[in-house]
Amino acid sequence: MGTIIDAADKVANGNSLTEKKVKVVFVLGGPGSGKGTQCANIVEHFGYTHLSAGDLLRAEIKSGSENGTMIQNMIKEGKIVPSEVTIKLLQRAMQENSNDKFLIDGFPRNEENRAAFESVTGIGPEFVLFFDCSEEEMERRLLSRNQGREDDNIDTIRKRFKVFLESSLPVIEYYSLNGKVRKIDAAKPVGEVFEAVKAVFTPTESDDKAV
Ligand SMILES: Nc1ncnc2c1ncn2[C@@H]1O[C@H](COP(=O)(O)OP(=O)(O)O)[C@@H](O)[C@H]1O
Ligand SMILES: Nc1ccn([C@@H]2O[C@H](COP(=O)(O)OP(=O)(O)O)[C@@H](O)[C@H]2O)c(=O)n1
Ligand SMILES: [Mg+2]
Repeated sequence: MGTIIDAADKVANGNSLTEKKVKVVFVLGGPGSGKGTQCANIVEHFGYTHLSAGDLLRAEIKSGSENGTMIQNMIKEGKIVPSEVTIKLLQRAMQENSNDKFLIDGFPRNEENRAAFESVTGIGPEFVLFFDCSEEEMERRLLSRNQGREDDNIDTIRKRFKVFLESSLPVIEYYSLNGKVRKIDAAKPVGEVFEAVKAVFTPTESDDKAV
């Protein structure tokens, strides 16, 4: 890694990935809140590249990587994989893509994820999209997701909800204190949720004046 360039670039821009300036939006919310579904809509309308931390970890298992078994066991238990592993996958995906706007879905999921990403990449989010949904509704959705995921069973779902409350919500609270959180009512039908999402991504007149 070009650490000198990295460090100088971080100091100069405060928001960069090696020599490339990138814009990042974190997409957070409980399991089944609709992050992946809405990210697909955002990609189509606003030209972002979607990076799902969970999808990257599942691809890593499939690729037969040396970390595969560890990742698979952690996902089955609903636990959060060490940041080092997930950040490497996210960094590689951003470096390999020529786009400069990324939706990072399902990351950061705990304080360790958040702090490590900021210190390793020097990137802070433009804002954080938070999909707010009741556990009852998320459970219903996960049990009928039908993607053959090993973690979409009631035992693992309960563990994931506990991890979300204990480890992920504090990250959302952290960004909330910094005025970065855009909270969306995610219990509504997909189209209505996307209307609220669109409003967040559409620049307003006051934004234009601020520039
Ligand atoms: N607003 C919604 N209303 C009803 N079902 C939804 C909604 N958004 C997503 N779903 C469905 O719920 C399941 C979980 O959605 P997904 O986008 O995978 O959530 P996440 O990535 O947050 O776990 C999927 O089967 C999806 O089709
Ligand atoms: N930052 C992350 C994201 C996901 N994961 C793991 O991957 C699992 C599935 O994440 P996901 O984002 O695909 O799940 P959903 O919230 O989309 O249902 C999590 O329960 C964790 O075990 C992780 O360890 N660290
Ligand atoms: Mg998802």
